[in-house]
Amino acid sequence: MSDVLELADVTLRRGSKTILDGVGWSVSDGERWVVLGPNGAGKTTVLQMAAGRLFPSEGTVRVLGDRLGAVDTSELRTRIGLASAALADRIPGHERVLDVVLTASYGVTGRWRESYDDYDTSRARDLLAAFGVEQLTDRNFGSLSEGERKRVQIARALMTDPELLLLDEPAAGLDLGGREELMAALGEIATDRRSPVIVLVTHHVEEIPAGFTHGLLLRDGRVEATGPLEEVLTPQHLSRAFGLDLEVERHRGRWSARAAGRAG
Ligand SMILES: Nc1ncnc2c1ncn2[C@@H]1O[C@H](COP(=O)(O)OP(=O)(O)OP(=O)(O)O)[C@@H](O)[C@H]1O
Repeated sequence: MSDVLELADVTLRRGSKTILDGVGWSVSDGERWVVLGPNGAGKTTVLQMAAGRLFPSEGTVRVLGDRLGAVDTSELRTRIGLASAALADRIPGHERVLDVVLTASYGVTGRWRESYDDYDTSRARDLLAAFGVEQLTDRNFGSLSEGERKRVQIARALMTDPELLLLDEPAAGLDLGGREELMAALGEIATDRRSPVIVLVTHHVEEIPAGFTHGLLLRDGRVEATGPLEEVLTPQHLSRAFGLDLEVERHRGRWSARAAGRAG
């Protein structure tokens, strides 16, 4: 059995809609996963389950050894770092960047009366520096660019030294330079053996940082392919998942895909 994440025959229904349909997925220690698929495939839903924030209608989900439904998820969530647009929306615009990172220790998104020691503060500063945004420490979160916010969110997700790091579309909304800088920073984390297990959601194979090892490809709430990246990111699997004929290339650890047989 996998020690980090295990979804066994997971189905999720909302009203008459089946959002996930018989999903099986295992993640083991040391792996770096990308969850890929077209709009509406169920990527964010799977990530929310991995975060212990959504429960299946059928099947079982185990996160860090605990079965959802049989465990206090508030304790479980402290062992998981999550960066997502939904979480970012809950961060008050006037919150100081340093506090955005610090408050992860208490699992809250606005500073109130919690107390932090020097270790917490210096860890938060180090994480901001690791993502190249230490100069923003005293700025308001609401005044940052999209790229700056993304980096602050990932620093926040790492604040509690999580065993599992979940990133929902970290490169969405970034310009080319911002994307490449983020890819480099994530690539460094991914290749560092001390890093937690990472699961990253994206629509684009170009947004898979170097060092990622495995892929879960979803289509219409079902698993199209799962396993080592080179077995999952084949033209056949990607073409089926995205519903068009695709060519796939890998160059110096990074992937790209485009419609097959087109000029350019
Ligand atoms: N509470 C809900 N009730 C009904 N349908 C829902 C609910 N939550 C999600 N869905 C639907 O489930 C499907 C999967 O949603 P999800 O956000 O997981 O997809 P995704 O792969 O992350 O999509 P995107 O790439 O567009 O972000 C979508 O069709 C979405 O509209």
